[in-house]
Amino acid sequence: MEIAVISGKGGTGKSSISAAFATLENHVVLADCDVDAANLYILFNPVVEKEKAFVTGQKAVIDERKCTNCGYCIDFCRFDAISYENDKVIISDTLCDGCVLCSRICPYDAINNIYEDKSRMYAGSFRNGRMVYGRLAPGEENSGKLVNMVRQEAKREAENNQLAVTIIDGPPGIGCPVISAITGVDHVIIVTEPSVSGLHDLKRTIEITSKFNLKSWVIINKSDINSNISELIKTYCKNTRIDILAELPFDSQMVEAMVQCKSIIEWLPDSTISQKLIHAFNRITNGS
Ligand SMILES: Nc1ncnc2c1ncn2[C@@H]1O[C@H](COP(=O)(O)OP(=O)(O)OP(=O)(O)O)[C@@H](O)[C@H]1O
Ligand code: SF4
Ligand code: SF4
Repeated sequence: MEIAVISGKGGTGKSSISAAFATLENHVVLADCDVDAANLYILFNPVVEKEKAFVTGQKAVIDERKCTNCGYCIDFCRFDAISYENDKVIISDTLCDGCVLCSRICPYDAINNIYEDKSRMYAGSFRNGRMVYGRLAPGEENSGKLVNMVRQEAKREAENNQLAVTIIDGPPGIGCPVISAITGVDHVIIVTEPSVSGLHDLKRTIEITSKFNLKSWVIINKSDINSNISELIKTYCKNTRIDILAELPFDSQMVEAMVQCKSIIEWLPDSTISQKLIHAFNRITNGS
């Protein structure tokens, strides 16, 4: 069973809730698909057994031995990645889109295209099973493909180790990486919070999961910080026939758990939030 935890809006508590679910059972696969800002490896400190490079696009690099600094290539770059710096022509790593045009037009054959391979996928063990995560290097692209790579590896881990449940910590937003994280999963849990942007992004996220016909649930985290918006969220969920899986109160112990590098289940198993999350998880996995 693959359970994806997503949020639309960032910072709603998606990773804290994924971590809690991942520590409820002793044998799970945890896939951190928030590859732009993976953080569960910091919490769980997994023992990495496998590291694989993720090759994204290409970047243009000037061969200084051949370049005459004529500046001819500058006007051709539609991404303004080529410029003069101290009378030398340089290419910005972060602005270059890898379109390879400059290497074709340089009269001195002074530009090479190199493949970007700084992003990584890691797999290994953590205290409650197996863990897979991806880290996209700064300025690199195609995070949706890296999410896909993490998911494929998580499926292999589940099969090889006969682990029945995979928890996917998805990326925020509603773009391509999110779609990669939720495609084909059995359940999607959308974590929201009662704020104007929380409600707005919840609506956009529900639109996506409905289009993909995915079984979706909503967790209202920090539900007591604004009772009016909490009510609006509940009404919206009712109208769109999405079940509210849990309403979790604001509790600074959630922050303290993270500071202690623990999930709330490990830190305070008897707390209201832990008990509600246990109940929510059972509802999904046992249908109870
Ligand atoms: N119920 C809660 N009460 C108080 N603080 C909370 C609660 N849930 C989460 N937090 C805190 O809110 C912050 C954001 O939580 P978290 O990192 O889990 O969110 P996220 O949605 O995964 O963020 P991102 O979009 O950056 O991945 C953390 O400091 C976390 O400890
Ligand atoms: S066109 Fe070629 S030689 Fe001229 S500045 Fe650009 S890279 Fe250098
Ligand atoms: S590869 Fe394309 S984007 Fe990159 S510097 Fe050359 S022309 Fe600009």
